Amino acid sequence: MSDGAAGGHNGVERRGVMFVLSSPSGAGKTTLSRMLVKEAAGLQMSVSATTRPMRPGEVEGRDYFFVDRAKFDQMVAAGEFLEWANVFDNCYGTPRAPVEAALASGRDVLFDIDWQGTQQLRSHAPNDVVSVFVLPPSVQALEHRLHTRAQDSHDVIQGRMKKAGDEMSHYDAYDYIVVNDNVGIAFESVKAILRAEQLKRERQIGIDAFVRDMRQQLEG
Ligand SMILES: Nc1nc2c(ncn2[C@@H]2O[C@H](COP(=O)(O)OP(=O)(O)O)[C@@H](O)[C@H]2O)c(=O)[nH]1
Ligand SMILES: Nc1ncnc2c1ncn2[C@@H]1O[C@H](COP(=O)(O)OP(=O)(O)O)[C@@H](O)[C@H]1O
Repeated sequence: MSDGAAGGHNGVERRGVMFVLSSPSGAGKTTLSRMLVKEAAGLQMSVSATTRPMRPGEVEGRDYFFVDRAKFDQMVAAGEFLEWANVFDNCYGTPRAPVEAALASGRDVLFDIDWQGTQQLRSHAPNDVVSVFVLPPSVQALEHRLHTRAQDSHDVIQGRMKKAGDEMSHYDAYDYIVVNDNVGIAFESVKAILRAEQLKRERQIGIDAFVRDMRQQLEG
């Protein structure tokens, strides 16, 4: 989707998008994020650090960097996080260095973070953050998905269901809302949002020079 490592569109230099997907647990943001990273060239996933235990099937460094609380606190103290928050009694944080490197080289970055993290990112970089809130089609579907994912115990799932309402109440701070009923349709929607945001005039920082050059050719 993004056209090359420089993040350009038809050769026009572009400013990277900080693309945030949030949702109540089980609504499908991990699924949509993976699909997006596979398809959108030049989009890099931000891998968070967390103190929560690893789930079956998760991979260190791909899904999260799994750290203990002492290490997490040390990273906070050293200013290594762009943002961090406490979610479901565990700490989650976005490592700063990979995000800054990706944006500096014209790549887009995808964040799977909660509403607190989204707020913090937006306050640091209001012009670069584009946020999408993913909703389940119903409470029944949400519960069913948490069970079929089969990665959490019954108690953990009940806890996540209880907190889903709170998480959902923050939908109104997001730029876009996608209801994830049919996953293919939801994916098309998320992809369309990213593409449109990449093409925003103010993100195409090379567009002035591009047009100036053509005008000179036309006039000369
Ligand atoms: N603020 C913040 N939230 C995060 C970060 N990483 C993950 N989260 C959020 O923490 C919540 C719990 O994530 P997780 O334990 O993986 O469960 P999931 O929601 O079922 O995928 C989700 O809302 C994530 O979006 C982070 O680095 N910062
Ligand atoms: N549109 C959908 N229809 C049915 N199942 C889905 C859909 N989207 C995701 N799922 C499934 O629901 C479960 C939770 O999705 P996941 O992406 O892990 O959610 P989240 O990251 O928001 O917690 C997974 O088993 C996933 O395969």
